[in-house]
Amino acid sequence: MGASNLSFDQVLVEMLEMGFEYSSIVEGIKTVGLSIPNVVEHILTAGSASTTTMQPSKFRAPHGKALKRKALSSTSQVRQSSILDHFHSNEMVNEHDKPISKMPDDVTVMPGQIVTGPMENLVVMSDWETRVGGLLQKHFGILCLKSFQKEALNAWAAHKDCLVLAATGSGKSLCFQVPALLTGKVVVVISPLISLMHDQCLKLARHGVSACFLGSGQPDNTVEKKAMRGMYSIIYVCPETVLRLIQPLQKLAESHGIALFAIDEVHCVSKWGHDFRPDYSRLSVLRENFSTSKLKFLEFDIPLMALTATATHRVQEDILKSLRMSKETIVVLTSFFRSNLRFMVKHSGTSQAFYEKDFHELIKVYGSKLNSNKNKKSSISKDSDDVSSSSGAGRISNNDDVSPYDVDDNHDDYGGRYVNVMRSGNTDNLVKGKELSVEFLENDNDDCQSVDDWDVTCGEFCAQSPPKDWELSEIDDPPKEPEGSLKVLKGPLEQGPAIIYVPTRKETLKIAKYLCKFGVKAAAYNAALPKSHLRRVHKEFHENTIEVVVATIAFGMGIDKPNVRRIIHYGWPQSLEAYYQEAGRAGRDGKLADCILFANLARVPSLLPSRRSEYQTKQAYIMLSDCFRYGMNTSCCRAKTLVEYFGEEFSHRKCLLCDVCVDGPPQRQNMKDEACILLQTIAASHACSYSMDVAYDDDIHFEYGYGRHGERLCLKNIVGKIREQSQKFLNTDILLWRGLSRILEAKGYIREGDDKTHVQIKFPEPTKLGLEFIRSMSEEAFYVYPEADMLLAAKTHKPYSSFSEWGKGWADPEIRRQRLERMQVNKKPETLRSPRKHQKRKANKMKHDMRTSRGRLEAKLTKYK
Ligand SMILES: Nc1ncnc2c1ncn2[C@@H]1O[C@H](COP(=O)(O)OP(=O)(O)OP(=O)(O)O)[C@@H](O)[C@H]1O
Ligand SMILES: [Mg+2]
Repeated sequence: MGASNLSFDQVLVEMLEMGFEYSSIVEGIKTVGLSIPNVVEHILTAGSASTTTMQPSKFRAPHGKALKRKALSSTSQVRQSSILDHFHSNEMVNEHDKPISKMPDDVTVMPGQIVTGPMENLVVMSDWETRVGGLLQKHFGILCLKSFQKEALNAWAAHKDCLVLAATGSGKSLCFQVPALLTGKVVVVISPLISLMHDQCLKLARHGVSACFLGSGQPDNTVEKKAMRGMYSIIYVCPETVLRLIQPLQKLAESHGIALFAIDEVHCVSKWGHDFRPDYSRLSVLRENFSTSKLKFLEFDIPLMALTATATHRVQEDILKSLRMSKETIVVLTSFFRSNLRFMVKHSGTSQAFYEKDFHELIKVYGSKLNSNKNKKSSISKDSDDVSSSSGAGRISNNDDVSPYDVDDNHDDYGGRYVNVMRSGNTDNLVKGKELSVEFLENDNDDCQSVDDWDVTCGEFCAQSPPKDWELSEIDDPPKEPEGSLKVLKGPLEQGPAIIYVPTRKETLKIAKYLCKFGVKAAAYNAALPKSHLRRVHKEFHENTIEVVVATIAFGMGIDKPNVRRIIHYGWPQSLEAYYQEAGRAGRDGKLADCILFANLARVPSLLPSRRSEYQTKQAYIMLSDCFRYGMNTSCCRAKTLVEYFGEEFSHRKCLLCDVCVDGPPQRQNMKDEACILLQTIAASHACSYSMDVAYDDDIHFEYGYGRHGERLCLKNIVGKIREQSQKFLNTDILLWRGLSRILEAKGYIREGDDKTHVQIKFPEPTKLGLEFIRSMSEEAFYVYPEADMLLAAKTHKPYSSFSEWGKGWADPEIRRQRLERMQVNKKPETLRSPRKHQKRKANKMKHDMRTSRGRLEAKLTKYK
């Protein structure tokens, strides 16, 4: 990708996949020619007055060659960082295989110690705690270990496997870095992304620890060979590569000694987790190949240490099983609670029409410097069309985007474009007839990341001498893990960058472009953008040149930048695991940070398209539905909901920071009449109406749960019946009933009657408890906290009657014919349509066709030449 001899069509195809708009691409090609990096550069920097130019000049391609790229403009002469820059800045390892790692000065050999491996790698296990203090201060400027870190290291020192479950930003990395310092042996860390490995190696080198990373692309034999000869204290490696390197690693264990295998972000092992990587599930080879039964020179199995911040009980069990960790594995579990994160949920249509309203604050914070600058005026006016078209709620009706209040029954939060994709069993056996649209749709979201997220396959980092006198303030001690009373942090937020997470690639570009117009130093990040661009965004984000990164999930795991002050999710995340993982990028310095979820609370979110087995689809629905319930909740502390999701008992009643804690829950309402009529109608909708005289087993499913016409009644139909029956509820909104049905479901009065899992209960059926509730209806009130959609229904009262009138009559053939005729008449002729929209539709169609058949692509594209 990106070679200068690409054709117009090829550039177009690649860039449509990245999420760029057709018109921008064509304009870019006209201006800078047929070079993808240049066109990307052109589009990303057009209209932005920020200094965040993406100017690739030299990078190491996956095949290891350095490619020269044509400079674009005279204004952007800054040479792009390449992996080589880091080598130079870190005193490049020389070619003569001079060992970098040596026995740390601090290691002394005591009589009676446990000794493993060759003599030069003597290990003192018994006194590690006394020696670690000096090492921590020398290398990291850290005063002491946290208690969970000590527990993990104790497990390692006792040669035990260990599963570390600790909050994001709590310092899990230190648990596997310290053994290398203590022993002088090598630590092998399995990590899911190049970007993550790179960041950690760079940090280690600055802290005086030599490290390298090996990705999955074409191996660079030099680094790999050096690594297998024990030249680096810590080897970061992706799961694919570790599987390939079993034999060399066995030799390394014999010659130099391997202190530990650490599996970072270990939730990737589990299919029930949010970020499953098939290669992670094959890591049981580590236990099989590095045990005393296999390697006679070992005195004990090389310990495994698995670490994550986001694993439910189920995922934890799966990890232990999949990795075949020992039966004596020590599980180190600390609180997942992050007491400095301020969680909030806000209602928004999350489309272009709402940018102005939703990003107003953000622009005030990050765009302010430029707003007072002359440049701003010109950069905004240049694209004034776009800016004015993205106005607030007042313009909703003129916009293609949905109203935040639109309620549809497709349960689709993503503009009706996505379908739920299912593969049953065999992954090649895609549900017929859906393949084409699935592939098309999949291309706009980063559902599963590849380890090779950058344009480098490996890197080596030589230890620099760590600063002599660490200013201990440089690395602040994080706030103490909460014990007893909770120290509440108060706003306003300090300065620091932000990350905006969006579901689709297109949105990364749209929002970044929008923010740039207002002088915000923003950049887009999604897996389809050129890898050199992604590396550069990382670098500039860490250097504080970029203030806002607008990203898909591709910019998530492990990012350790202390001062991130805002994490914004713009659209529903797919799971609470993913949400908490991404939110965990905020406030890693222990200071107050905001985690805001903007979501359309009037819509039920749908799964982003991805290849899933039937069972995985069900799991994915459950996870999405937990996320949906988190957003709809108005009465329970958000931090409590989140940590309890991970199976932790929340030791505080409230976090005292989140919107629910600060604003308080809404007023409770007596919904007895609503609950009764809903339950009665649900019960009555089952052909065999309930009878309390009949023994009623909660496990019985209503096989007779169908309406009069043999059709199962969905919630919408049930609400229709309520409206017909009761004048009082004639004008009630479906949102009210949706919310109430979730409340009744949570109380165990109704349950989903359909086989499929739904995010929102769809085919409700009564439970025994529900039937008892109806029977025992007394004068007693039924007070509930209205959920977010119920509040929305009350606030934006939309009379139902207009819809009901429209709905009536469709069954009558004559009325139907007349209406269809009217619709035809009202339909604008093709030529009268907006040329811009027409062009957009055409481009979308073309994009679809391109996915469906590469052959047809050529034909389509010639039209644009
Ligand atoms: N004992 C300690 N005292 C003070 N700071 C620490 C300590 N241990 C680690 N840190 C700091 O905490 C920060 C976060 O560490 P790290 O990246 O290891 O977090 P993590 O638990 O792996 O988070 P994530 O789950 O998001 O990957 C680092 O910048 C590190 O310097
Ligand atoms: Mg980490």
